[in-house]
Amino acid sequence: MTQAQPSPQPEWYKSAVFYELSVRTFADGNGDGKGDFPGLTGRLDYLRGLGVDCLWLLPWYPSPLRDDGYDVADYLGIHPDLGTLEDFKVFLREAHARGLRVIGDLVTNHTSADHPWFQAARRGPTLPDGSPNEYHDYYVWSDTGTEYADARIIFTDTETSNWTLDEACGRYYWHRFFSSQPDLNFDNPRVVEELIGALRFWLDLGLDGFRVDAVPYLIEREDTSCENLPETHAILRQLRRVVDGEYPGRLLLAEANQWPEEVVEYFGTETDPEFHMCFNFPVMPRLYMSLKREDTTSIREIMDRLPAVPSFGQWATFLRNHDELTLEMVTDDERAFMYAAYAPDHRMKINVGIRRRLAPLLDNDRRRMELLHAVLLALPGSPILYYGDEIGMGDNLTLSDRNGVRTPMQWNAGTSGGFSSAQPDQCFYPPIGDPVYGYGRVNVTAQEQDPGSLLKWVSRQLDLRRAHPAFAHGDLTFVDSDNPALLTFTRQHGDDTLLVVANFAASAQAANLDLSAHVGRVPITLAGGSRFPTVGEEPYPVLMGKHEYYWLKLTGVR
Ligand SMILES: OC[C@H]1O[C@H](O[C@H]2O[C@H](CO)[C@@H](O)[C@H](O)[C@H]2O)[C@H](O)[C@@H](O)[C@@H]1O
Ligand SMILES: [Ca+2]
Repeated sequence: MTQAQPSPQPEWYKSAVFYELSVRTFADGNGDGKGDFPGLTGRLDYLRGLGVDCLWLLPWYPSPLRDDGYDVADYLGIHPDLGTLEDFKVFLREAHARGLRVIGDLVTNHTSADHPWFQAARRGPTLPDGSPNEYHDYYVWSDTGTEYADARIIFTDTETSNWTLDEACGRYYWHRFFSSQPDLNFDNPRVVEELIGALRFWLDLGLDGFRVDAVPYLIEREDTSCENLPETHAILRQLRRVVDGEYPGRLLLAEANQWPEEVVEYFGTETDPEFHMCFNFPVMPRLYMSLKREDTTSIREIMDRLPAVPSFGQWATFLRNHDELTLEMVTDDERAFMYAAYAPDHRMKINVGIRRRLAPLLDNDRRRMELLHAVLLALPGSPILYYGDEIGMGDNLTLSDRNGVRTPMQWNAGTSGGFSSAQPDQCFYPPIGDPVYGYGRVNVTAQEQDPGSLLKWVSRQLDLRRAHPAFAHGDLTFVDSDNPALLTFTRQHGDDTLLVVANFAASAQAANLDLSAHVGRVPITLAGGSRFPTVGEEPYPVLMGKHEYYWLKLTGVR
């Protein structure tokens, strides 16, 4: 194998396509029914062939798994089911050898209640010998459990309060998520140092960065929502200074599920930076909403509402991830619409969102899957694909919490879909076996052999995206038209202008586009090179089939 080390460019993340996966459910190397690092290492050629640039691995740390690993019991270890630290090092070396970068998931806000810090903290502020218990102050405690009453509850289906009484300690501890995840006390500088120590540990091993989990919630203050506080930003800037000073070229990606005006603050400023990337949460539900409404106005409005970001900044865009399709960043009316449109079965709802995968959300409709991918890959931001969506995997509503969208990767039609040599009922989650989405029908091997498959289509789109840097770096300009079912925009980078036209309606649509800024230019399809009529002074007429899209290059004089 050629040694294709990742590109040395410091802003590599601006043109990267990311791929999110869980080691536990991707590939099992030792046949125990649980995915592991050796299994993942064995599938790196697939990921390289698909055409992604950076893997984002869900939490791999030792954990009691009460929140799929977001309940960390040791920041410096590997969960024994997933392999050893040596297995991790081999995996990272092999990924880098294939030109793939890897980021981890740093769960900053909280630990597992099983973490030794919390177990020590429960002994109270003072130890039996009268000395202070330094670990007590690693967490946020109260004698009454009444403080910070303005903070919302995030896991609304399971939690009734952000405080839980710890019987051993006789005090209440603060938790923004499950009660099994006590929040760390970021007013304690030792806690900040511990997290920075964890960051250094993995970056010293060569990791390319972190997605940083749940960053808005680090600090609590009375009479506030306890989200996005200035003191929280100050701590995050401290993390960034460590990365820039000691690990230039590594990435910090913020998971801040917030409105545009708040999320943009997580980039920091040119001179006092925070994150290189932030997820664009608000645009995601509007992609789905626009399909059902056959009206793309909300996409344009939310994109127009995104403030400018510092020169180093880049958005992260996505269609689905390991959580529910979150509906926190929509209005109450929009949320009601989304539930009615996409969650007809009550089991599909969880907390403030919908726990379904991409293909079932879109009725397994190939045209809609292509349309949303085509828009995702063309909008500003670095796209993040969720494992299995490239082959159209389904979900399992009988699994609890968000685990229905976390079933094993489907590699072939053999035992347990090629995920494991163990039988399906011995796997961590059972592989999907139903006739529509099951591994007998939906799997990598079958799609690799079919030039018309979704997998092959996704891979070709990634090739096209890579061949046209305007997708990664271009300025966005929406094109006016007389038909809101069409989302039309240009991406301009240097002399290159790309034109994207996407029909969100389930019927053929005609529209006239205002391309007056491009008179004299000839649109040419990126795939196939077909020439369209030259843009003239008059509105540019287009006819679009249902859920059809075009990726075009505007060539010729301006
Ligand atoms: O570690 C706790 C949780 O942190 C992330 O949560 C995010 O997802 C939530 C929905 O599941 C969302 O409501 C919240 O705003 C986010 O911070 C992580 O992605 C979760 O898997 C995890 O449970
Ligand atoms: Ca295993």
